[in-house]
Amino acid sequence: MKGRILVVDDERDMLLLLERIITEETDHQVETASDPMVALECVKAGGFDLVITDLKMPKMDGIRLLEGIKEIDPTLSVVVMTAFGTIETAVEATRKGACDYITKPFRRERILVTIENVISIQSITRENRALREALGKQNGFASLLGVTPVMRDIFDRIRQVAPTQGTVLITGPSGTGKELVAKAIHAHSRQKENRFITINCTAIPENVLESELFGHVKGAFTGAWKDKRGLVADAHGGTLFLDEIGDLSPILQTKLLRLLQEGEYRPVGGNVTRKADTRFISATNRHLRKEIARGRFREDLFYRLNVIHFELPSLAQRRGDIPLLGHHFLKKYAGINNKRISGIHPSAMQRLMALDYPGNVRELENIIERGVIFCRTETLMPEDLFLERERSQMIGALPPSLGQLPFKDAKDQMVAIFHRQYIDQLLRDHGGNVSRAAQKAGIQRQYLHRLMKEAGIVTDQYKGLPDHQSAEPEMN
Ligand SMILES: Nc1ncnc2c1ncn2[C@@H]1O[C@H](COP(=O)(O)OP(=O)(O)OP(=O)(O)O)[C@@H](O)[C@H]1O
Repeated sequence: MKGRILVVDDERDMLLLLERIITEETDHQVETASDPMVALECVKAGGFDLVITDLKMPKMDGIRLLEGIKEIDPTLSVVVMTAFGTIETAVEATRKGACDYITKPFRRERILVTIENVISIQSITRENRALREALGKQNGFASLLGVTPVMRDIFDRIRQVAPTQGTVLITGPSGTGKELVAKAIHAHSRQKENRFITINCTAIPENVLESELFGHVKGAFTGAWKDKRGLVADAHGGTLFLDEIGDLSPILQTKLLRLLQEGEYRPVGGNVTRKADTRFISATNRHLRKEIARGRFREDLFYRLNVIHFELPSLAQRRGDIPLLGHHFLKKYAGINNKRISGIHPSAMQRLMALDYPGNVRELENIIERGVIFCRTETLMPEDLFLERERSQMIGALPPSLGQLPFKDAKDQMVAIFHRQYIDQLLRDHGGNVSRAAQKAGIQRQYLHRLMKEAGIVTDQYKGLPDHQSAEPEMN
């Protein structure tokens, strides 16, 4: 980013030297002032991204100038220069809002690195402010947020599609907000007063899923003591959201196809056909065309489901949403944990902007939640984020801030950390093979999937790692 810098020093040689360094080595624009009063006038006129000022000047010392600048524009970054041996004054300046200090004589590289850091942080901070303002103007999509063009396009399409009865298929990687989009469609639909019912096709075993969906009659199977309404009946007049549709078994795919084609279904064990009046929205992180090619998903069902298609991009493809989402989660978890944290430090934001996020928005949310828990100041700092994979640092040592929580909350936090670390190690050891990992851990595959989802872990993170236990192909 190209910035505009104001250099203030009563020594002309220093002004000339800094002006030359900045013009020769960077793309930034530079202006100089040898008089602090003139400098204040320049700041009032606006348009600067950074002020570099000496601390010792005859007409007004740098601290006073700094205070004056902050009164005019509290968001403007100021770097102070100080002679060797007067570090205390520099420290006082940082307390008063200077973002960095440089001791004279300085090395060319030192000043250049400082300038680049400050200007890029300044640009992120400004962007955040703009995003927060945009957030204030958000448009009835409750907690579904985004300001990038691709998300704006999704909001527009939700508004178009919601009032119709069209069946919707939402695809995209795990944690990108597919369920939130489904809820937003329902919330803007004509049937919004009626129920929105979610059914997770992976979490429920096949034999149970059928009766969950369609209901059953008394005596249909052992344990069916009385008639039971299914979720299709519960969602009458509303929306039925079929999550993880790509995992639906072949038998249920056929039954669901009938429901979509005929608008009819039959409860398990029953011989009376019922009419369905439900809007169907389904979602999957699988590539359904590939599943069709592999013979695992019915093509005719795919076309029935895919009347209106939403493809959600990964978070890495819309990094511009990270500041907005980061602040949203900060507010949410500061509230839940009863903490006063007002912002994310620009350097922490810079780190967040640079991550890959295989677990997408869910992963960002987890990072911020953890950060809020460990944060001990009013600003979320880079070290609160535990980005260097928290594993090694956390085992053995109880994070100090846990001691401030009630026992149950502290225990829940530790359990969540344990889950994340355990699953991470388990999947690492099995090259991301969920079936094998679950077998090794002695838990159900579905349960492992659920734990992974809660921890924001996706198998893609482990693709390419060797499965130490077996050479068999992935089964999940
Ligand atoms: N655009 C967004 N704005 C705000 N929060 C979001 C957004 N996208 C996702 N989230 C949050 O991220 C988490 C995951 O979202 P969601 O469950 O909708 O993703 P998903 O794509 O359905 O995931 P999966 O495929 O694993 O079921 C939720 O806590 C959700 O609130």
